[in-house]
Amino acid sequence: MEKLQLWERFKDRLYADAETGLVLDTSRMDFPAKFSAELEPRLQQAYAQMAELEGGAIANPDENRMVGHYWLRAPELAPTPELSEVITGTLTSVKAFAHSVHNGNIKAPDGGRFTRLLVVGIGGSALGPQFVADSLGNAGDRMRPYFFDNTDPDGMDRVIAEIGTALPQTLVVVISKSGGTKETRNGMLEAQAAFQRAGLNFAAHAVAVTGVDSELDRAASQQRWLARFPMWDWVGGRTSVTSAVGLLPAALQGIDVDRMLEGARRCDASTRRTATKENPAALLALSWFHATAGKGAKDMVILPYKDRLLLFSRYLQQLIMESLGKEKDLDGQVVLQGIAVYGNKGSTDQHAYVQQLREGVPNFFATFIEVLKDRPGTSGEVEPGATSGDYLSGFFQGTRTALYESGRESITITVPEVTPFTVGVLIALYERAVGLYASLINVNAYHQPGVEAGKKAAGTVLKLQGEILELMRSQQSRAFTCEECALALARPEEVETVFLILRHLAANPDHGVHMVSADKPWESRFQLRAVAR
Ligand SMILES: O=P(O)(O)OC[C@H]1O[C@](O)(CO)[C@@H](O)[C@@H]1O
Repeated sequence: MEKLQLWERFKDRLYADAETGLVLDTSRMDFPAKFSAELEPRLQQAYAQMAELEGGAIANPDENRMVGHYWLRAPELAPTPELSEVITGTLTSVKAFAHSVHNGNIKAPDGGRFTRLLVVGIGGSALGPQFVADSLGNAGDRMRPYFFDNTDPDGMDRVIAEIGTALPQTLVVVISKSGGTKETRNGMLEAQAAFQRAGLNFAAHAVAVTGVDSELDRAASQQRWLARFPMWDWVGGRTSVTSAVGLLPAALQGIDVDRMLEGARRCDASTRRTATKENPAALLALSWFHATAGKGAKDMVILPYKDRLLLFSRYLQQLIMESLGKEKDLDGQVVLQGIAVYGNKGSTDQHAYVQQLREGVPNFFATFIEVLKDRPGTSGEVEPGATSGDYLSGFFQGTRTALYESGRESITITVPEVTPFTVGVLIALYERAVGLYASLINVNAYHQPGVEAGKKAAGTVLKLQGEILELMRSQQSRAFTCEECALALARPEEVETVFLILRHLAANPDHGVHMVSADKPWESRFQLRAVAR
């Protein structure tokens, strides 16, 4: 398509909203006009389903739950006054707690201010807080955030080492909606151990964000932690960043959570419109349906040309793939749905995988995120007439053109700058787009059955490890091969898992398992020796 024709399509399709500052350009998505017309009836159905969802319908039928993340920034929409009140009340208590920490009314046990924040969580209980912290963080923040977002001992050691001598001034926020996620439980126990080693009373540094009466909630209450904030079953983990999950860490860091909520609220108003051309989330969903043929035929590459938005793709991986990546649709048909999401930031990624995007397998569509403001204040020139920000914009525009010229489609989202307001807008935009797209492909966007399978499989491995150690303790003089061990446990079919468990045990001192290597790894012998604790 000639440039001037593209310019006409750019103008014809452009979505621009002064209320949210959001501009959405789908001119590089090659769907014909009739495509929108054909999809319109299904989009109208999606709008109707979304209205029911916001009205308190059981929009997550597999778990028999409502879906209420939009109420978090519009409590008046909640289906009962009680829910409105609990939403408003929690926001008030989040802000009050953060204020008390900042002004010293809530102090570290040594009498000093809390200056460090260690968030312990995983999935939606970490990704949202991490994206908000990184996109809006600055050197002068009230508290410096750190994260335990995995059950990796070395990873946690590195964080504790980074916190260093500031551990006495560290507030720990343990986040788990279910209150039972093992990685988060492990992170909490590791943090407790680190505080204990430092002679600190963990409970006097600890706050919980979790479901009322969950395992974590009960532990925090019994151990008399500093505070507990509620999560509710009608807020999913991947859509919880505008609940206390995201708001508490952000408020403690010193981020204006009211502006974040206002951005989300205003975006929600725009994505409630049933005129597709006026609804940016619908335009995204329509573009995704076109690009992926409504069945994930192409991947979604997220390319923000802004360092602050680096973690947005990781956040969107959970929001989009945990919502849309489903085996069955709402009618129980096997559909194997989803859209793969990846990306980091431009122009950096141009020196990594953009080569393949430009010339290689055309199995994706790109989403550029353009931020107009280069930096607070002014920039010096890097050459006559050009600043580094000019280059960043030039690389974005050049990559968009280069991809389109080689038949690769793209969407461009433009915001004025990265602020709490625009972060709220971007989060709300994608939450709604996922919901509308899920309606188009008839899947439940609000449950995650596949993850349970992984959790169960991990439980099986740990149980088998316990049986192996018990066997080795009962025959300490014996050195087992993995096959002998599996046979002795009457689990010959599990020999490979036994091998993987033994190899990991022998690589660490904790259980006293030693390996005598053989040429062939599976012929190595494993024996228990006394553990020097
Ligand atoms: O907040 P929780 O209950 O610890 O769950 C953490 C994450 O694990 C999941 O349940 C499964 O990945 C996510 O949906 C959730 O964000």
